[in-house]
Amino acid sequence: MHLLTVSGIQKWIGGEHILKGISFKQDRFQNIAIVGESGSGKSTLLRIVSGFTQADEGEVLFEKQKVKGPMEKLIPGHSGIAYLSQHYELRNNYKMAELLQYANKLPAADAAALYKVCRIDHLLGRKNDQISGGEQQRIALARLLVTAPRLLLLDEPFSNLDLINKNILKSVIRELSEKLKITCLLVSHDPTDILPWADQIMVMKDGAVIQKGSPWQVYKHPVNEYAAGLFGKFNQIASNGKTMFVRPEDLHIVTGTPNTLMGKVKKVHFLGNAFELEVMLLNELVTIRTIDSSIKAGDTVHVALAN
Ligand SMILES: Nc1ncnc2c1ncn2[C@@H]1O[C@H](COP(=O)(O)OP(=O)(O)OP(=O)(O)O)[C@@H](O)[C@H]1O
Repeated sequence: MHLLTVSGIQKWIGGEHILKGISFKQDRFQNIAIVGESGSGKSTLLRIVSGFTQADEGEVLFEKQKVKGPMEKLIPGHSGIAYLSQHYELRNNYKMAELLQYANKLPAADAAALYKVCRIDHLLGRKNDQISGGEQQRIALARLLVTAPRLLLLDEPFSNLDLINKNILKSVIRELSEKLKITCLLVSHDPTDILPWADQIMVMKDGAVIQKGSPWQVYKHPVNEYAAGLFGKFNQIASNGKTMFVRPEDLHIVTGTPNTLMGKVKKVHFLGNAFELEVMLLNELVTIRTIDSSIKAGDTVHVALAN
């Protein structure tokens, strides 16, 4: 049985067709990530799944039951689904422990375990103005999780976080399914946030899902230039009348083996853990990633396509 079944969702806002027939299914503990450019409809879709926005057509089933929208229900939302928006707010002048206790539906031991998973147990005695932005976000998350949801919808959870808080939140999200048995559906802009995490990625453009697949599929075999660009740099290489999207790390600098092309290195950029080369190859500038620190601008190199 699928945890979530979304069928034929359509949404118009102010005469604009915002969602154009979105359908997908999510199993329990399956990590699904939604990516897409700004304005492609990701947040609207999450809000419809959560029951906070009314779909014009289509249906959301959660644990086989229809998720009702605000026009069908007095108090919007679904008790089994938690939605952490980009714009969460914590009430002022309360200690964090009070905020959490107020929402809590869990036995004390489970709540304590959850505070540990969310890395907030040391913040419980503090007030709003005594915690950082990243900590506030984890409190807001814990406040949703103490209501014992089975599905958590996260809208751009990493967007305003520095690297340290981002890594903490990534660990928290990983532990949600393992330790707390909560399934996550996540919207993000950043490929590095979702490629290692997701079981399935849905790529959205202009209110439609244009590609669904494993992280490997969408990264290595994007359906078009737009999908390729969402996951970082790529080269377009024509081969047998078809356009291939080739990632910089899939072009290799080799020495003297057959089936290689000769190119001239134009620029070398240091990335920290690798170098990115701009190489003129068959009158096209291509990007190649390498760990070889000896290659310099002006060098002639042999390039092969990884199998
Ligand atoms: N309440 C609203 N009133 C008018 N237009 C809206 C409203 N909500 C969304 N839209 C429009 O619907 C489209 C989709 O918005 P949505 O926020 O779902 O996109 P998104 O992919 O989540 O974008 P972002 O990544 O920037 O958050 C946008 O063009 C937006 O301007």
